[in-house]
Amino acid sequence: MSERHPIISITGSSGAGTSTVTRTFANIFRRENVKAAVIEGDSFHRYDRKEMKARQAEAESTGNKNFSHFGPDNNLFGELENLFRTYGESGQGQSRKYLHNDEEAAPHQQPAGTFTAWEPLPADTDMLFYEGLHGAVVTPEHNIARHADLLIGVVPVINLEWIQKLWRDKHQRGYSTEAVTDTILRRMPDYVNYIVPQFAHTHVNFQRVPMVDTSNPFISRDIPSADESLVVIRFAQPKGIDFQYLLSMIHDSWMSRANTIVVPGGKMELAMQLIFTPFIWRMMERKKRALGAL
Ligand SMILES: Nc1ncnc2c1ncn2[C@@H]1O[C@H](COP(=O)(O)OP(=O)(O)OP(=O)(O)O)[C@@H](O)[C@H]1O
Ligand SMILES: O=C(CO)[C@H](O)[C@H](O)COP(=O)(O)O
Repeated sequence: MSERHPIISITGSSGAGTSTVTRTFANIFRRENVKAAVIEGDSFHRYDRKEMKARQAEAESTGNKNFSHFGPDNNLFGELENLFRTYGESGQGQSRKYLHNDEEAAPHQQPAGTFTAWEPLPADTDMLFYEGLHGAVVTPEHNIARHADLLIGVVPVINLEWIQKLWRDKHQRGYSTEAVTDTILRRMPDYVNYIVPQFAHTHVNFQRVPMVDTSNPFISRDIPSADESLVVIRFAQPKGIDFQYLLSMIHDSWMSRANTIVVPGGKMELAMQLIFTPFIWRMMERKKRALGAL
């Protein structure tokens, strides 16, 4: 936690929609004139695609069928925690990119499935913005969650998460249904042990719930649309949240619990703007005060 160098961390499983939520935040940052250093969580995987495949084959040959991108062995939790810590202290740190496909890789003249070199973050950023798998991880060795000022979980119900992952991996990353299904199965223990527990540390969770039948995600052709879904937004600490304002601004929203508001799927971006813009104002005010500029 840092008044001078705040950190926002968006965490969610593969296909949950963290990259999509990042686009909403990019709009808020542009409107509010905030310069954020954006970190893609996949850049903290330990191995590139080739080495990951080789190690997975080796693990399988010794009976380990759950070698995955979700757990501590194949990610650099120490380096990620270190980035959050050093950014909070000094506004500095190192980042890189994981190039998922040819389109992402082309500008870097590298093959897909590789990392770019580590580079210092841009100078003079207002805040760090992380989106990825592990933004609120707490293990006996590492506590990434404690460094973030605002932790947001993006968690569609699991059938929808799988439909989104299948759609994205097939259409944008060139994988077959069978390959994505194998990955989902292989990751399940790490999903339960390292992805899910994070949503008890997050300050706000966004859970998209489809209103159409998604009982077999593996044969689903399309992602349920905004009109076909609702979003459950749960605040860990509802004190200070102006629910009356949110209810009046978001048409057809309602409270399902004292700390939970439900909004139509198409209003998710609006809800994020209304909820997080004041957070960002407060972060910027605290930052200016801490730097002696107010
Ligand atoms: N609110 C939404 N409504 C409809 N489709 C969505 C929504 N959020 C995400 N999707 C779709 O789900 C797929 C996965 O989303 P996205 O790429 O944002 O996931 P991600 O969490 O960033 O995954 P990864 O971490 O693996 O990159 C995309 O095809 C995206 O368009
Ligand atoms: O978990 C993921 C994203 O959050 C991806 O599956 C991971 O980044 C690896 O991608 P690939 O297997 O296509 O190299």
